[in-house]
Amino acid sequence: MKIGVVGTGYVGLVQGIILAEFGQQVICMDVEKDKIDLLNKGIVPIYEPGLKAIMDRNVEAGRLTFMTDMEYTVQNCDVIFIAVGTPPKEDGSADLTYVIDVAKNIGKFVNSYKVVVNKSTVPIGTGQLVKETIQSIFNVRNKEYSFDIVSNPEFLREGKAVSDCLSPDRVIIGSESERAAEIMKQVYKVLYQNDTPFVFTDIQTAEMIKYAANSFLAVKISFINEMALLAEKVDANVQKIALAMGMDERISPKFLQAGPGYGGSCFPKDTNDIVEIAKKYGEELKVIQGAIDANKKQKLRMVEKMMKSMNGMKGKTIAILGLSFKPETDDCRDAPSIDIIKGLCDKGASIKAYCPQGMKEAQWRLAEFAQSITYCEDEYEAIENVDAAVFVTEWHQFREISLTKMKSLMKDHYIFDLRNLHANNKVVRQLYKYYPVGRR
Ligand SMILES: NC(=O)C1=CN([C@@H]2O[C@H](COP(=O)(O)OP(=O)(O)OC[C@H]3O[C@@H](n4cnc5c(N)ncnc54)[C@H](O)[C@@H]3O)[C@@H](O)[C@H]2O)C=CC1
Ligand SMILES: O=C(O)[C@H]1O[C@H](OP(=O)(O)OP(=O)(O)OC[C@H]2O[C@@H](n3ccc(=O)[nH]c3=O)[C@H](O)[C@@H]2O)[C@H](O)[C@@H](O)[C@@H]1O
Repeated sequence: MKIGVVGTGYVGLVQGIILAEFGQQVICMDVEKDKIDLLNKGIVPIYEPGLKAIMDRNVEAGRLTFMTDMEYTVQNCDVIFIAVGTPPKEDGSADLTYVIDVAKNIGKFVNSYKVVVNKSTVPIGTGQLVKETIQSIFNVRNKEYSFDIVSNPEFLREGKAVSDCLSPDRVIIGSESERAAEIMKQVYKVLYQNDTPFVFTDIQTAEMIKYAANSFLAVKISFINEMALLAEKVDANVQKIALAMGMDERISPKFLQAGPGYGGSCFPKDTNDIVEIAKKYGEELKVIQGAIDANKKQKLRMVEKMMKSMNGMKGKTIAILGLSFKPETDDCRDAPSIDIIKGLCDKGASIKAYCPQGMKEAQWRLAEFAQSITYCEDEYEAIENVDAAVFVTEWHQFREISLTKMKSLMKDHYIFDLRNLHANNKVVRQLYKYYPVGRR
């Protein structure tokens, strides 16, 4: 079976490579020529641990190719995955322009039966919209081909995308057609034949599962962040609270780490989008809206806390350690670091920033503040002569930082540890004016 994956971003590229690793013939297609050129030179355009080695061996084995040719991809593949971006519009709803473009191209080039699989996160009803779009192009072409639509949402986490795709918690297949569902079992044969749970359902339910899962995780994070807020006021310890809560199997300890608020390309986008979807049906999703509001406040609260503890920001220099929205990725989409830096600059601070992978992307996202930000080679250069150091992302190397060396390099000695990396270290409290999240 030949599989085409349209869109080679964080999702399409990883899925395409892993499907090749599962033994399928895969074409990864993208409109961005620069990206495809890099891939054809053996360069992975994103930072995702473990991906390159798997890519190399599948290219070598002749199972994986990269191209910009949509016509070739459609005509030579039996199954076509749509894995393009669905970024948020101004009103918070998902922009389906790229998905519809791909659907139009599929309609334009189809020459035999195809299974069109939607992997992008899309509003409920998009499967139907993709079907109608392809059909409308057939009408223009005055041709008719049979095809089926499948919704197969993706649950990978950036930074852990390889292992998440190699052994997912579950695979969701939403389809109206037995034939397409059988083909999807072949696509994921390796997973279907091991113990991976498969959920077969209709297209709308599959589409909604993705939003429900992401929203639930976002709610969990906002919940613990509110507990952190209260814990600070009553002098309790949010980490112990999360630990003890998580011992109840019904709650689980996962996604109970208090921090600067959730970021990334999906939780903020998908929570806003599901709220907008519900509004179209006259419904208000109060729990999810609450999580969104709490998350916005959480990011602002970080800046307020620094302002209050340091008596304002005018003339102060702050080291920001970690720019990507989480460790092990270069992705800075909706990263808390961006809002925090903007907030600090607005209050008059100068920034020294360092991130193991997120520097390049953060620089263009923060272009309007370029004059107030110095980008540094490493964490020690970033903290030299600063008034405060802020741990924004929990990169492993920041856990290992020498606190004594830090002390000698900094001008004043505030640490805002937004990930509680050093919260259990007694030395940090002796050496610094130390502010963790959700505990004294
Ligand atoms: N990033 C993540 O961790 C996850 C993302 N998702 C969802 O997957 C989808 C893709 O997300 P990412 O991979 O992060 O996006 P991305 O922005 O990294 O990649 C999208 C790719 O699609 C390409 N593209 C756009 N229009 C195209 C067209 N007409 N033909 C061919 N290629 C085209 C772009 O050039 C880009 O390379 C989104 O709906 C997202 O919500 C789902 C699970 C995880
Ligand atoms: O739809 C998506 O794109 C993906 O979104 C998330 O994955 P991702 O955004 O890569 O990263 P997460 O590890 O979920 O973290 C998201 C944000 O929540 C924050 N977070 C996470 C966990 C936690 O306990 N506390 C917390 O603040 C992280 O710092 C980060 O800003 C989901 O975990 C994936 O299942 C999903 O496929």
